[in-house]
Amino acid sequence: MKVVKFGGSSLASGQQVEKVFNIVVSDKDRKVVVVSAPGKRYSEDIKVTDLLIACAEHVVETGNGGEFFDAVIQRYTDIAADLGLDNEIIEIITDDLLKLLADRSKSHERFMESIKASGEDNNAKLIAAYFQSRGVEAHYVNPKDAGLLVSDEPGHAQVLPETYDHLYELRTKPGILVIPGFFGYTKAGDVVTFSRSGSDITGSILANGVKADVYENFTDVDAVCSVNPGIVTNPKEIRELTYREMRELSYAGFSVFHDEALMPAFHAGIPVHVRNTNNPEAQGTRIVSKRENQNGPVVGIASDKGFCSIYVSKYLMNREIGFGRKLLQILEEYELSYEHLPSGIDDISIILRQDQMNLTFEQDMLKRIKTELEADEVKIQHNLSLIMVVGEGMRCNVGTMSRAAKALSNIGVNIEMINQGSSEVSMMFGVKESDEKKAVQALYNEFFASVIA
Ligand SMILES: Nc1ncnc2c1ncn2[C@@H]1O[C@H](COP(=O)(O)OP(=O)(O)O)[C@@H](O)[C@H]1O
Ligand SMILES: N[C@@H](CC(=O)OP(=O)(O)O)C(=O)O
Repeated sequence: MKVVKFGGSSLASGQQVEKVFNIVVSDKDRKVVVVSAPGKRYSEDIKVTDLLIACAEHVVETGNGGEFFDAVIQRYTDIAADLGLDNEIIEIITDDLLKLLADRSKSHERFMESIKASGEDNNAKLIAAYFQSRGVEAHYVNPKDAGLLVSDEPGHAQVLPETYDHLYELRTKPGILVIPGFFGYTKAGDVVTFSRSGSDITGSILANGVKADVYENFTDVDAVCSVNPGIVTNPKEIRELTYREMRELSYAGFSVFHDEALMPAFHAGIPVHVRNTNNPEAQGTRIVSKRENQNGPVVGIASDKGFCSIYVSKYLMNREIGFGRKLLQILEEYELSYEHLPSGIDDISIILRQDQMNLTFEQDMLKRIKTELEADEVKIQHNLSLIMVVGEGMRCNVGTMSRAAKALSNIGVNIEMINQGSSEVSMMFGVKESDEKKAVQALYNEFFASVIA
């Protein structure tokens, strides 16, 4: 049995949905189909999820969804018309959205969650209706009926362990099951979404639950590339990656697959196959526990902006019991999570996502660190990019770090910080945001120029 997930780009128009239909029916093992909300048809287009967020905010401000409501309904109407569906499905979707927008009985957060989730929910209804119209037995399955339970963390839901046993029951249901991605239900019955792009997570949870042979993740590129194709033209495609490599790369900016989506598939040992809806013949990329081919130490280079670093130094820090705990305690009081913690004998840097910080508490927090920890120096650096050079092969190759550092120094990029994870699967370089692109290009040339030549 296969679980197949189609992203927003694969469902953006009737023409795309038709491709999805052909892919699903071409293999009888494709039983569980997870769908996103309609995505962008062209680069300046707006995803239905973003239209829904704007619509909900408009309702809060003015009492009606205005142009955003119309735009959402128009997207579904266009898709249905392209597919030759009658108006019944559009009436179902319109009624559902109007009902959700009128229900202000719960908190603002709950209201936003239910509107956001409706994008996938209504798309799943539409796609099931289309499959039926083509004479194929297909059923829309709501995550509540499937037993997909999640924690009550709006916008950051985590799956609850009992979910997997519930989902196993889906194996015995007849026909193709079309399930909306991106959200689940709390035990109390409230809708809670995963983080953005979280339909990948739903697909992985379902693959684990039904014990699928493979989780196929259909998107709009032929494969995961060794570097973001937006930074390097025609980068090398990756045929096989380990779960650990993909986790590091997606964490650090490979938006093609959500970084939280690997764990459920990994725990059940289910391979993930990233494929192209627009070119299903392409080989795609397989994500597996162990990979055979070891073409050099590095498999991919990812980068992401929007980080800051808090640098703290104190003479004899290494001898002070509890220093790290007290420092992290202060961060916890400001509800900050950190990404990396490179340290030396007398100093430590804390790398955080900048969007959690706030100018009003930033100075206050730095002062507290200085006085409460009696630090010699505390400073913050904003607008950093992290570049992750990833590959299982690094463990058995000498000199990867020096090659990377030399490639950066050759183009005059200053390395603000370096961190090598203990797993030796990745090396992290912190650079100024303004240097990110050229640094990635230089690293790509260093590690891949000979491979692609
Ligand atoms: N290393 C990479 N390899 C392939 N695609 C990448 C990479 N990094 C970023 N991307 C981008 O990810 C996009 C696919 O992800 P996304 O837009 O979330 O797809 P979907 O609509 O299927 O959910 C690609 O179009 C590509 O621009
Ligand atoms: N529609 C949701 C969830 C999702 O997974 O979308 P996509 O497959 O288009 O990345 C979002 O935009 O966040």
